[in-house]
Amino acid sequence: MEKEPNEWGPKAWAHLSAVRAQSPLIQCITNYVSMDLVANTLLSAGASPAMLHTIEEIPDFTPHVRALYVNVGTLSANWLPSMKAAAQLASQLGKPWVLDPVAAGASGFRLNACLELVQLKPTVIRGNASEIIALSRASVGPTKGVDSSHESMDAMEAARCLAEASGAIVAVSGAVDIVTDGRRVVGAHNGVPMMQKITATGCSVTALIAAFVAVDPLHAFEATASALSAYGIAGEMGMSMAKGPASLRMHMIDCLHGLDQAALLSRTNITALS
Ligand SMILES: Nc1ncnc2c1ncn2[C@@H]1O[C@H](COP(=O)(O)OP(=O)(O)OP(=O)(O)O)[C@@H](O)[C@H]1O
Ligand SMILES: Cc1ncsc1CCO
Ligand SMILES: [Mg+2]
Repeated sequence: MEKEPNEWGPKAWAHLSAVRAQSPLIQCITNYVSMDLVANTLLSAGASPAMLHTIEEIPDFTPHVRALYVNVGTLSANWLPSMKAAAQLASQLGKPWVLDPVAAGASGFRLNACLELVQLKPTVIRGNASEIIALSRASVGPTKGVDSSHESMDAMEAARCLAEASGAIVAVSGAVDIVTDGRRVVGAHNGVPMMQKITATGCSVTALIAAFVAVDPLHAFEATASALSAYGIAGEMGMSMAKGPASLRMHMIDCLHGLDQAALLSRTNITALS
């Protein structure tokens, strides 16, 4: 798609600069697979991650965070109460919180957990296409586990419906990252396909969304699109040095850390889809 100069590059730069300047504390209740990449992604962007998930600590700790990130990737019955308690407290305190509904359609337990979390008013929900379709239809279905069996564009209507029904900003990752508030829909066109070959890149971009929303909670739609673009650009720049997924993982962290204004202004590619 032809890239037009627009206001998105400066917006993305303003968000990344604010994260670097403020270093917002982000509480992450995330899956075992993703913990390392999520923490390193947040640190390389300038945010301050803390992987605290025990229910006993939530009343003391969650009130001090700038945003909460909840990811159900390795969900078990004893983690769900922590996720719900932290989400409920964040909502009560007016703090942004972001949900990653990993493999939402894989089982009834997982789907119900995600639906209960959605009831607690996440600011943003980011999933791959299959996850957003399962959540929007509230149905368990044939799924490839944590990977998507749909293209992001197939989930545009599901995303819009979920955003309308939940009041959250909904983002669908893929070749085109879709962001909607139920009315506006934009597509972020950065990134490279090899990002799918590194586990937890999706989890990490959701965490980055939490950091961007933390510094601009009143503009969660813009913060979400900006985070997806910045991460995609880090992937593009990293790809020029990578030999495969393992080195891309390393170069992406370096490129996010070094991302400058010129690169964001020239590469950010967000277009209206509605
Ligand atoms: N075909 C593609 N082209 C460009 N970028 C892509 C493509 N597919 C995914 N991405 C990017 O890769 C990142 C991860 O997206 P993906 O849809 O794979 O998440 P996910 O399935 O939730 O991953 P995980 O569960 O492993 O964390 C996003 O930043 C997305 O923009
Ligand atoms: C592979 C995997 N399994 C559960 S969570 C996770 C990380 C990517 O979502
Ligand atoms: Mg995922």
